[in-house]
Amino acid sequence: MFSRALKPVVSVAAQNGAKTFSTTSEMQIKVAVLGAGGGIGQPLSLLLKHNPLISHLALYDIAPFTPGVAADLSHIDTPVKVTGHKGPEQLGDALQGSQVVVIPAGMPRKPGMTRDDLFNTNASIVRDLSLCIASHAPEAIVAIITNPVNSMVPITSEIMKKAGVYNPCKVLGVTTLDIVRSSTFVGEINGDDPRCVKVPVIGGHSGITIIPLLSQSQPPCKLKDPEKIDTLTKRIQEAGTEVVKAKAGFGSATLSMGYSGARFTNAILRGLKGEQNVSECAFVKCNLSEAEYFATPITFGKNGMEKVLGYGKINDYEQKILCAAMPELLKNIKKGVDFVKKYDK
Ligand SMILES: NC(=O)C1=CN([C@@H]2O[C@H](COP(=O)(O)OP(=O)(O)OC[C@H]3O[C@@H](n4cnc5c(N)ncnc54)[C@H](O)[C@@H]3O)[C@@H](O)[C@H]2O)C=CC1
Ligand SMILES: O=C([O-])CC(=O)C(=O)O
Repeated sequence: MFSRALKPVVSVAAQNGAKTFSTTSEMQIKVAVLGAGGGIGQPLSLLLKHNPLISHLALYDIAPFTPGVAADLSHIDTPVKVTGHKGPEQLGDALQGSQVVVIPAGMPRKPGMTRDDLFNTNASIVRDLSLCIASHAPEAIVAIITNPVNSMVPITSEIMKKAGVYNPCKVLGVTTLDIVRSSTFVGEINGDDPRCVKVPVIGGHSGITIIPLLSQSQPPCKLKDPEKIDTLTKRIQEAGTEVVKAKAGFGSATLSMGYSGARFTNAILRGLKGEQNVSECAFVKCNLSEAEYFATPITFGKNGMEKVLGYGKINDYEQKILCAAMPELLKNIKKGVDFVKKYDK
């Protein structure tokens, strides 16, 4: 086994400004990826294998080839230990001792589907995984990628409440891809390096509930014409559909989501390690709006979400699209909550 001292790695952590440690870091962090064999799970796990803040990566999937994915990744020369776990009987082992659980398990869209069309299949997957998290890793920070995120976060939260282990700071919906896309598109328009562009995206993660705050772009977005701003806003809202159409029946965004999931996980890990002022947007429980859950900039700490930063001043256009999104967001959230209530009966 290589020692950490001998093997510094270029990582997502480094790319995003985290301190990288070239010596063994004191805190051992186990991360479990549930759905690790899938289109997102595999590139996400590849990137996490390069994260110096992780000591153990547990890959879980119902797919029988999961131990093979783990064996493959384990040959990469970084110090992260990789284990593979397949089938429900091995889920407990994957979760045991995990401080962070990332969930990309579930069905992706095909052309013509909305994210809400995935609800029936993915709700029971996320419910069952959450039940197992509640019993085997009740203290873990859970990052949910599975769609529809607007409904899956309420499902996990309700399951955790029933199990008596709910901590709202530890159930986080991953919306990072909306921010990544916004930075990319604004960077292209401005002629700026997209890695230096920051655009908060609030609301939720589906269609009109995705609200990019272009007025808060840093550096400012060069578009000033309201029609062009509207076109760009709609492109960001429909960017997932753009990929679904382009993949023509072979799934949705996987590589950009793998990147985004690794970046989000890295923010959680940096918070866990005690770094200050680490922030990303996430779909979380908060009271910024009439919706119980809302995507907003947050900071991370030792317990997951540390602070809800909120979204500050928004312009009239953004206020209008936010109002238009609320009924859909409320409906998505209620659907998740009701699903768990119905399952109880
Ligand atoms: N939050 C976001 O921004 C994004 C979310 N997504 C969502 O992520 C999810 C996964 O997408 P892909 O990886 O492309 O799909 P995929 O079909 O390639 O992979 C899904 C994996 O989940 C596994 N799986 C199914 N049931 C499971 C269970 N009960 N336990 C463990 N694993 C299970 C499958 O075996 C498969 O390996 C979809 O719901 C998709 O809509 C996709 C892109 C962006
Ligand atoms: O569009 C989809 O179904 C997958 C997704 O959430 C995204 O790419 O933003």
